Amino acid sequence: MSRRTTTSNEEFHKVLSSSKHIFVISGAGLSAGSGIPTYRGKGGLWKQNDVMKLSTTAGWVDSPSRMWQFYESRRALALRAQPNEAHYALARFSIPKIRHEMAPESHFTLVTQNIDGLCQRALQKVSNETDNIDAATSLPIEMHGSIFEVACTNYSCKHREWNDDSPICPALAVDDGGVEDRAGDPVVASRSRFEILREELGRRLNATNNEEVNEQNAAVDERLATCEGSEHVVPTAELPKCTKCGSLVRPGVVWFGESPRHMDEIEKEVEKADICLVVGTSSTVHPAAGFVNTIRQRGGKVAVFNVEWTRDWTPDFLFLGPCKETLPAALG
Ligand SMILES: CC(C)NC(=O)[C@H](Cc1c[nH]c2ccccc12)NC(=O)[C@H](CCCC/N=C(/NCCC(=O)O)S[C@H]1O[C@H](COP(=O)(O)OP(=O)(O)OC[C@H]2O[C@@H](n3cnc4c(N)ncnc43)[C@H](O)[C@@H]2O)[C@@H](O)[C@H]1O)NC(=O)OCc1ccccc1
Ligand SMILES: [Zn+2]
Repeated sequence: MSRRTTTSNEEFHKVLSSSKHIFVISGAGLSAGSGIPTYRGKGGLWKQNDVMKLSTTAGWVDSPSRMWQFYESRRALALRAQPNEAHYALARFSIPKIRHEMAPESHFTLVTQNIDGLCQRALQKVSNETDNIDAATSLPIEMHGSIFEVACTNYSCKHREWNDDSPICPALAVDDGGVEDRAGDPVVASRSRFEILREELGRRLNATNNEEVNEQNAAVDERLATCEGSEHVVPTAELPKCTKCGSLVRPGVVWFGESPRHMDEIEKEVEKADICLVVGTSSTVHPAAGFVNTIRQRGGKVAVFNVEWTRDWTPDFLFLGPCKETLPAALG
């Protein structure tokens, strides 16, 4: 029997009110309203950068400098960002006393693929504002780690700790003007190219004859070739170090090919869920993309919050639009 999709908040509230295990899987679209670029959307990170160079262990081995510049720019951006109304709606729903008004005796699990820490910051703020916070409040599960965690690369140490220093070390300090550029925007790497091109263009305009222009072209290409991919390389000695053993630390995030975090806990909740809220994710990265299928196959309801819906299956509820508008309405 094909599923009928509705966009009515009333019907959603009715289903939510009888739900016992509410599961949320969220992605970059949740933080889009806070100015954090998504990955695959317009101006998305992977649109402008080589994911294999910047989100794999091979990329790390190839250049810790490049990786740290990439993640430091994203740390600076995430620190400057504020949670939006979608984060706050989920944070309030994490508090049993608030949630049980709408979904009595319900259990709530919020899993995020985001590494920006905005779900936690929203929960912190809501808990400070309300004295409803209690031990049963469910904390967001960061299955792909956090950009504010650092992990020691020394296998006999493996120390992990929270670090939201900005800059994380002097060598990675970026002047404010450059933050936006560094936000994964390849401008950084191409700035040197740009300067060269501008200089060369100047000389080229002054060239008097073709022979001279050709000479210059050769010079330009030679210089461009040398600066191909010539990122600003920070010596490893100046990159962030472990506070325990002094070895190089890496961003505490999950790269492609690495195991996601908290999978045992997540899989237990997926097995119990009777409704799945899919918030601001393209559902392209696994195992995160598979949770909703497991819940659907077990007869669970599905509600999608996204600015678009391109999948070949129909959710029970589809709330199209910026989730900072649709989610508070649905959970409010
Ligand atoms: C590309 C893909 C095919 N590859 C994978 O999935 C791989 C390989 C793989 C594993 N299983 C498979 C099965 C099939 C095929 C491939 C695989 N997966 C892995 O390697 C994973 C590890 C993957 C983690 C990689 N790290 C990230 N991030 C951290 C780093 C960093 O961020 O730098 S992934 C990163 O990309 C993903 C991006 O997806 P979205 O968040 O959805 O963002 P996107 O831009 O794509 O979409 C945004 C959406 O929002 C919407 N939107 C935009 N604005 C708004 C708005 N305003 N409101 C609402 N919605 C909005 C848009 O319309 C859009 O739909 C997120 O997961 C994010 O965390 N590891 C693993 O599988 O280990 C084994 C294992 C498995 C199970 C148990 C144990 C071990
Ligand atoms: Zn260490």
